[in-house]
Order: sequence, then structure tokens, then C-alpha cells
Amino acid sequence: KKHSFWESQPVKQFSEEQNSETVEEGPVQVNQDAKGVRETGYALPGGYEWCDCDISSAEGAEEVYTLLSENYVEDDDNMFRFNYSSHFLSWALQPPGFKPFWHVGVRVIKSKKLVAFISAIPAKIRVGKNSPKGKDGVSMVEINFLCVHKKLRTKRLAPVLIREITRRVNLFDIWQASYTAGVIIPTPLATCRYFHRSLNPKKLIEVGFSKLGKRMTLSRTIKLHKLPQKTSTPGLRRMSKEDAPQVLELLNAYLAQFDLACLFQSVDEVEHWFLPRENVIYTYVVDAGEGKDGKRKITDIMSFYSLPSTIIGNEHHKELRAAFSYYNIANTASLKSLMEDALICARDENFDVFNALDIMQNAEFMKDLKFGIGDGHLQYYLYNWKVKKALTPQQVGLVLL
Ligand SMILES: COc1cccc(CC(=N)NC(=O)c2cccnc2OC2CCNCC2)c1
Repeated sequence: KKHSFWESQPVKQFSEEQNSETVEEGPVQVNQDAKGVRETGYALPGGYEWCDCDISSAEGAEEVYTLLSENYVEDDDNMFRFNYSSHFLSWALQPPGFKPFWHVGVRVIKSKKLVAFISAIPAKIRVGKNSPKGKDGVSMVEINFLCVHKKLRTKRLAPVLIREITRRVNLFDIWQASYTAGVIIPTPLATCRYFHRSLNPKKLIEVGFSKLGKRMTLSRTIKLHKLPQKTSTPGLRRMSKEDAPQVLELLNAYLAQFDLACLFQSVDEVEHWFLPRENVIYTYVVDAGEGKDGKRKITDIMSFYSLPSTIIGNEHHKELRAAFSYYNIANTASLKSLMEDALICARDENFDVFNALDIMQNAEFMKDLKFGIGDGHLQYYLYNWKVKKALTPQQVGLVLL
């Protein structure tokens, strides 16, 4: 039966009433403790075994890279497949407080081949701006990179992976999780749309990512998407380590307005999530010059991450280079001009397209900056946490990689 697994899980069921008056915000299951959690891994089909993937080693990261590169999420027309780099996975999976125990793999016992994966990283997530429980943040995990090898898709491995990562997280007295998916399962917290801004329209049309507009020629399309040579925000520069304390403050102050957001808890966390890494994360700050205390004054931040896609079966172009909007805070510049600078920086880093969800204030600049709407939705979910009312995309302040 459809959703037989998710009907067994502590998530809001489709059948539950939407009426927001009676619904009590908070955990679906309460008063659990780590002592009551199974101490052994869940049963796998014969011939398969659990493993902890060691992402800190080049081989370990490479192994997960290869599994995802060949078997992870594709677009609805199976023309593109996400191709997270091994350096990206190293970054995404090893923030302060990470555990190799939460980088769960499934191997073929005989060959040791990695055929499935799921991951959790710790995060302090705030749900609801003024809900008493959620205000100071709930210790959760962010679940990502659930992947089963294409050849094992009929073995119902995904529910086992989800139960196992839940067990391994519960052992550390954490009972909530946040995750996103393109599919609808019980029950979306928010339904977001994605938008794309062409940076290299010729290539996007050649590979079938974009279509020529009606009554449009290629040269007209290229001209329409042309961007200024230079960025316009005075003081815009790459983020450096010294900026982290101010970035921490800017982020937590900015994110307080959203009903779903993470709380950055330390300078270490901000250094991890924002210091630039080639082909992984690009962060720029607006440095308004020296304040009275002789320190640089950081007023705005702009950031995007690199998530290329394999172009399936195209001999001319192997890869679609895509930049994904991360966190952007415009205090001096307008958000529109700051994001136009993001497009210019992404173009200069040789990205073909700039993607953004309609979360936070992103919908404010999409039209003017010539973003086009994508063909799918990204659903946000919470595990074991009920909310009175689903969120609008504008209330979402959480970016999952
Ligand atoms: C163009 O290549 C693609 C390859 C695989 C999937 C998709 C469509 C898609 N599913 N896109 C998104 O989920 C998406 C679109 C815009 C911004 N963020 C996104 O997802 C992020 C966040 C969730 N984890 C994947 C990356 C496109």
C-alpha cells in the first residue's frame, strides 16, 4: 500500500485535520529516552551489511561520491543527475559536531561495494517564531543524501535506511529531523518552487535545460541575459576568517524573522559553513570600511554553493555547472542589486546557471533579475514535530544542501 512506511512514522499524516486551532505544535511522540532505543542495527536483506563511511579519508569521500554520482537524484525528465563533488561532500558532512556513526552505508558483504547511503548532521533548528517550544531552537539533525543503487530499487531499502539513521540519532537523545525531497510524503511543512537564472544561455539551450523563448533568437536570448562586467556593491569582497564573528551576528539576527531556520551557534560553525572553498562554497561580504574601533564593519553577506549535474548521455557537454543561492543578507545594498552581483560573481566563476528557491525574500528579485520558474517543487519536512499550520515559502529560512 502507498505510504505504508510513512504511516508507521511519527509524522503528521495526510488524514490529520488541517484545522490549526486544535493542533498542538511540538513533538508527535514524547517522553522518549535513549535507553529505550534498539542497540543493534535493523535487519538488512541477506548478503548486505551496515558500515560507517569515513568521509574524512579521500577514499571514503570518493566512495560516497561515486555512489551518488551514478545513483542520486535526477530531474523529472532524467536528463540531469546531481553530481556533488567529493570535496563538497566532505564539507557538507563534516560540520562541527559531526559523527562518522551518522554517515550510514550499506555494503555487499562479498564485494564490500557501497550500494546505499544516508546521512545526518547535527543542527539547532528553530520552528515557529514565537512558539514557546521552538523559539530557542530544537536539537535536531538534518537528513540528506539518501541514495539506493539503481539496481537495488525494488528491495525496499529506503525505509530500512531511514529507520537505521533514526535509531543511530535517537541513541544520542535527538528526536527530531529536517529534510527536503522533490516527492510528496506525509506531510510537507512547506512547498517551495525553484527558479533558474541563465548565465550561459547558449549551453543551457544546447543541452536541453532551457528552450528558446517564442519569437526569440539565440543571439537575442544571449543579449537579454547579458550581465554587467563588474559588480556594483561598494566594498564587496570574498569573506575571510576575521569576518566570521560579524557574519555569525548578522545571520542569527536576519534569520530570526523566519518560522523555520537554523541557529548558528558558534564562530566555528560560521567558519565551516561560510568560508570560501573553491568549487564548493562562495561567500562574499560587504566591508563598509573601518569602524571607530579600527575594525572592519561587515554589513551584508551574499553566498552560493556549487552543485553541478551530470548531463546524462550528452557527448558535447559532460556537466552542467550550477550555483545554488545559499544565504543572502542585504542591509546597505538592495537585495536586488546584491543578487545581481551574485549572478555576476557566479558568471565569473564559470557557472552556467544560478538556482534559487522561492524561500526567504528570494521571490522579491526573481522577476527583475530574469529568473525563470523550474518544473518541480521542493518539499520541506520535519520528523516528529507537528506545526499548527503549513509554512509559506517566504517563512522558510533554512537552506539544505
Ligand atoms: C538540473 O539538474 C537537476 C538534477 C537533479 C534534480 C533537478 C531538479 C531538482 N530536484 N532541483 C532541486 O531540488 C533544487 C532546485 C533549486 C534549488 N535547490 C534544489 O535542491 C537543492 C536542495 C535540496 N537538495 C538538493 C539540492 C535538476
